[in-house]
Amino acid sequence: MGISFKDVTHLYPGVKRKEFTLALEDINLDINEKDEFIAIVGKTGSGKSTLIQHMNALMLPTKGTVQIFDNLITPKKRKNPKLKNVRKRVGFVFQFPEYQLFEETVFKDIMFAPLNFGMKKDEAERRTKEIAKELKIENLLKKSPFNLSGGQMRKVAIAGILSYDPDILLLDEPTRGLDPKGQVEIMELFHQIHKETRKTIVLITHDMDLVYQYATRVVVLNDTKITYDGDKVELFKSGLYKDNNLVKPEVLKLIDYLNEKMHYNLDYNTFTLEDLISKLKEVA
Ligand SMILES: Nc1ncnc2c1ncn2[C@@H]1O[C@H](COP(=O)(O)OP(=O)(O)OP(=O)(O)O)[C@@H](O)[C@H]1O
Repeated sequence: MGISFKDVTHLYPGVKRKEFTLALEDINLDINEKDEFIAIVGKTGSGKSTLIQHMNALMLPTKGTVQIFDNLITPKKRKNPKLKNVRKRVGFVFQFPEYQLFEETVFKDIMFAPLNFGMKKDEAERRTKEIAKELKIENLLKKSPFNLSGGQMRKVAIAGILSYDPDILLLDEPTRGLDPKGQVEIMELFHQIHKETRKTIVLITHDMDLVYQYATRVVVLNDTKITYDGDKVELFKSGLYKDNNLVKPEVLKLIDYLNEKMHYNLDYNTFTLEDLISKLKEVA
């Protein structure tokens, strides 16, 4: 097992004493070390970011425990293991990448984590150049990370995580701030990493088309609780997606349209793109 939540509750302290916001309640969730591409979805404020931050111990549970590989994270700070080990194995790309950039050049920023985790300088430099090439940000390496656009910052933050090759990747809305081409490039990169290395990826997104295209499993949060954990097709086949304020992916809407208006019998589980194109040609 990679990450395992047992009865996790999270409360944020309020402005006044004894005032709290309940963000997660009695969460039980198991994530395998390999082969999962999990989308975490749900309406604004449902607890997604709080949940994902427990996956590399950026937050401690108020109640319950989170097992992250060999490390048991508990509510008691002093009982927790050295977190460097957790952070090395579980990489996190934040929703606001500017928070994770701090060096004077992009090159140094990408190299920071591998050096911090004990990689030799030559190897860290080689890796930095390789990742920069893959993400098409070689032209930014000499720049300050603070003089970049939002989308460029996001790519640099992603490079800073890929540079030390963690076992599990956590991504909080990774395509936010990127132009459409950049969004496709980033998602294809994660898809390729997932296929080639079998690394588990956990992605928070509001984009159901991305969920449909890439996820192997969907976890839905609604008002602090997990209301669905399973197959994406089943989620959109059932009415559950509506109960959780989600919308259908565009491709499934198209299938609904063809089935309803044209009396076709396309199935969410078995249709192929060729089927869809040939039916659309008939309609045209
Ligand atoms: N630092 C904080 N202090 C107090 N309350 C917080 C804090 N961060 C989040 N919350 C509250 O905890 C709840 C869950 O927030 P969280 O950010 O996890 O939701 P989310 O599903 O990620 O939302 P979004 O889709 O808008 O990013 C919300 O009620 C939010 O107001």
